Amino acid sequence: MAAPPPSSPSPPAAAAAAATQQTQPQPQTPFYELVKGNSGLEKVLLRGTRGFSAEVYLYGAQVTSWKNDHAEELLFVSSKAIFKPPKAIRGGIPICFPQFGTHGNLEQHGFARNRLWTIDDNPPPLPVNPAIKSFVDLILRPSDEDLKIWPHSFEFRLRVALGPNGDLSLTSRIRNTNTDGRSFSYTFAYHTYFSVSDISEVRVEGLETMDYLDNLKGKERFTEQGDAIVFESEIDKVYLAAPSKIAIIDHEKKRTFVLTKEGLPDAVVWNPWDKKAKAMQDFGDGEYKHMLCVEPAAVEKPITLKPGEEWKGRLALSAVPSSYCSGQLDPLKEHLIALNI
Ligand SMILES: O=P(O)(O)OC[C@H]1O[C@@H](O)[C@H](O)[C@@H](O)[C@@H]1O
Repeated sequence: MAAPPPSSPSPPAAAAAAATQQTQPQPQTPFYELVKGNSGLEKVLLRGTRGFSAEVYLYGAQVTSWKNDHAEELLFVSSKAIFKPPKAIRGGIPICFPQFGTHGNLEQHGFARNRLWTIDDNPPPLPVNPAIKSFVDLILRPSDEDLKIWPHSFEFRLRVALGPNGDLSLTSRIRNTNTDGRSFSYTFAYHTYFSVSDISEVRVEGLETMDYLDNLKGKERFTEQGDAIVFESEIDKVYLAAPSKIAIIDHEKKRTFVLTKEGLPDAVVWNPWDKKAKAMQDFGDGEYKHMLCVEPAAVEKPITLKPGEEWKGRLALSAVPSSYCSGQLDPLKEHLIALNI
């Protein structure tokens, strides 16, 4: 790994990356800094134009900060988060892999979120928006210990990129590198914790009328009724075959988060509310009021990869002023807008 020394800007990786750039247009000057974060864990700082920024810990490849051009934090990280392995960091965007939740025999949400990832200075080419100047590529390969609990060889590459308008995107590429001919299956989620002003004033659009599995009712299947989703109590639902765009509308902040997902059919919505909040060691008692998890995911139908196959799953986040109009996510309406009708 040719990572830059702490606190120094990283020039693009050398010759090999240059060769990559010849075959496919890549941003000219990828730029990040590697610095020490909480408990001495290393984190990558991404700086965009107009003051946009993001931070990614190598521990878990976890995004822990995403700020807009007013230096306002858009993600929630608990004031009680523990930055010490093996505990996963409470907040930001943990990566759940190779298992989401308790959908399997591994530890809850899999092990990728509590492993140390490394910077990948020479990732295979990835089609990108040439306007993106600030990004980092991280990689996780299983250790011998990991192979004992999940006996599959893989390469998990994550690119975190900050767009020119402050949009944050996460692109995961997972490849089966088994040499014994075996396929593997996994479930996955970008466990995104959004910072909200007051959970009672927030609504989520795009999931109404969807079927969901209710984790609070033994994963039983129901159909969401009525209008946008609002919050009055604990929620832990896996919405199935959710649309590619979901909006979180925060009235008080006059802000709307728009999530765009690719390769990730489902979307988990979670807020622990007061009782569960109190039971969590790394979460403040009243913090449930100021966070909401909406997690693009692949849960209901595990993804299966044969040796040599690669899967891609992408999440793009933008935060826009809430002049955003309700109903905009109606797929038919979107289609008509696209056709200029
Ligand atoms: O405490 P953890 O392992 O980070 O999980 C938090 C929550 O994550 C959500 O994604 C799950 O649906 C919940 O069931 C779970 O409680």
